[in-house]
Amino acid sequence: MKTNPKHGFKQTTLDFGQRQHKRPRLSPEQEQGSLIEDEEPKQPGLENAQGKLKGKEVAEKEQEQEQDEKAQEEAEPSSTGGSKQSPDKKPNNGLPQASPNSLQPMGVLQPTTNMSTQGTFRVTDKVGDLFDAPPNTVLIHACNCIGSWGGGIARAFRDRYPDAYRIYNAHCKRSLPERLAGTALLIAPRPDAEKQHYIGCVFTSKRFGRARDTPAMILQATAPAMLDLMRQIAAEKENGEPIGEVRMCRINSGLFSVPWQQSKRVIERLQVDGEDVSRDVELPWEIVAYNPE
Ligand SMILES: Nc1ncnc2c1ncn2[C@@H]1O[C@H](COP(=O)(O)OP(=O)(O)OC[C@H]2O[C@H](OP(=O)(O)O)[C@H](O)[C@@H]2O)[C@@H](O)[C@H]1O
Repeated sequence: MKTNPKHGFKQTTLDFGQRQHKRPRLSPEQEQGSLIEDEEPKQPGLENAQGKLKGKEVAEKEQEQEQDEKAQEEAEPSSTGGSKQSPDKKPNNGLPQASPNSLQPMGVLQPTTNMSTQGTFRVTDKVGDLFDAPPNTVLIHACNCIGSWGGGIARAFRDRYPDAYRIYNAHCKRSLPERLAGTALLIAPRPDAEKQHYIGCVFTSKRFGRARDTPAMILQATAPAMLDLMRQIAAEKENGEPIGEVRMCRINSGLFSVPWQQSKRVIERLQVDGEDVSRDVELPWEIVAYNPE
């Protein structure tokens, strides 16, 4: 698949198993931890976010925030607590390294704009089966960086899309978990596949099961991973891939044990600044999150 160097996607390819990607850059606000605003509500990023809201919206957001804080306390009594530091661990609790050509989430809430290159994402909850999506839909799910789709919805992905599983597995084997966390992998359907679904893997935890990352780390990785995926989607759309809708399951909310509302809010606070995405490409600003019940 061709790529478009002018937008910094030189290394991007949808060819099975060949994708390499750049690591998203984080803004200074993020590096101070503003992605996990629920944990530290007085951070500048959150104040900015609230500053963009007015009246009733502010009250609603504050109420949501209180609920989330409670949920987070319940789910994560020592969320900032010590996970092991790997030798090549970056500063910032393992956040990905800076890259000059990636989208920068700013932690600022703004209405979605008409410009295709700038705005925030809207996450809409629906009940239904994620796999019933029409052709050319991207189906997003959270992945560990070990190469296992062993449980939960990942197991269903493995059963339905065995070729995609092999690509995901090989991708993990080529890299260290510490490098993959906070990135994404977009896998195109085989031309002869029955369901022409793209699969968006967001690497939100380095490992799985009892060795999975803490909820705080998973949320922290979710932001750059989602942005990386959106950047890849934009690049591939520009290259002519017929990508349509973007749907996801309630990522992180099952085996990864992170309350859905927290992941949802992280995604809705991401902002694309427009510098790295072609103005010719309409990003999928609406993401529909499916839950089976
Ligand atoms: N057909 C369907 N349509 C729509 N939604 C569906 C569905 N079937 C289930 N759901 C929902 O999908 C959400 C996510 O719940 P999950 O537990 O799966 O994922 P997660 O993101 O918390 O965790 C990731 C780790 O789980 C895996 O398993 P292993 O670690 O390999 O064992 C991976 O490999 C990772 O490591 C929950 O809301 C489920 O109700």
